[in-house]
Amino acid sequence: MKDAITLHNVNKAFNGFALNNVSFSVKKGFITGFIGPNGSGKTTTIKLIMNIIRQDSGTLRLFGLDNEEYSKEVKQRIGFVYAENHFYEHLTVEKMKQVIAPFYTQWDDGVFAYYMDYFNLPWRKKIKHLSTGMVTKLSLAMALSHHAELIIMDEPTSGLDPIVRREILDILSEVIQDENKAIFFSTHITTDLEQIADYITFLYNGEIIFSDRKDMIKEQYYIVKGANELLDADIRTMFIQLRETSTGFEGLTVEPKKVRTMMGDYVVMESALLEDIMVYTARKDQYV
Ligand SMILES: Nc1ncnc2c1ncn2[C@@H]1O[C@H](COP(=O)(O)OP(=O)(O)OP(=O)(O)O)[C@@H](O)[C@H]1O
Repeated sequence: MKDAITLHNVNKAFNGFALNNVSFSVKKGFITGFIGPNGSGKTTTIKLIMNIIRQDSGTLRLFGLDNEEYSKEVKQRIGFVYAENHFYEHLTVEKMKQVIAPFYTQWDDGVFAYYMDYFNLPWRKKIKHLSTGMVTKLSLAMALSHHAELIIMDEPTSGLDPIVRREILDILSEVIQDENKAIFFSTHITTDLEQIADYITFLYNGEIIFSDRKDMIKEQYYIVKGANELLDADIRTMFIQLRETSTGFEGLTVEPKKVRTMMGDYVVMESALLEDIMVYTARKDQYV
């Protein structure tokens, strides 16, 4: 079983929002980035995976096991990192560890001490006196201390300075060297994913736009820039979305070869950033 997470045609409706036939998988041995604009359903998807809420229909498996039927067993194998503080504020870090450790059969005090040291975290400080970065690091240290095979993180790097963010990304890159582990990581900071993700899952308006290897996406999505005069009706059909200004156009295409054949050296083409893909996809919807 190579998949840590498998969703197949998962649906979940709230009043005014729905996840619609969501299918994707998260592979062992890789970091999968989970992106999408605000309100696209990322947290809802993560809550479904964590069995905090239930899907209306569809199947959701963790390590090949049904997430409802084997809920207890799979929770032992997952390390969950939240953006916000979910610890008891009045406890010290040490006391908090003593509360959490017994929940996990594979808890390892040695590993926890290693990460406390690595992240330079204070054992005796109360949780309420920790900075945002310290709370995130503590949350990650806890997640890594019970030999979790799957690390799930909901916007872990939001609100962190570049130095702490880099520390967290470095640890994730180190953790994923173990090819039995998987990391699934939602974020708005797409530059973090440009650096460390192997796979990208893009959710938009409750639907999966793509879930693929980052290098495949990079080969497929291109930003094209050129003069407005080049745009005629045929050329326009090759773009997902175009932005035209008095100085020229910029557009997103998934047909880079065709664009090159038809427009030759009159245009500049570069592999799209994840942010470009998100922004252009959202813009397209605004204009239809
Ligand atoms: N319990 C709920 N009841 C009703 N609507 C909900 C509930 N939970 C989430 N929603 C709605 O579902 C939609 C998706 O929310 P969700 O938090 O999953 O998005 P997100 O992609 O994580 O957004 P963000 O990037 O802003 O965190 C939103 O419109 C939200 O208001």
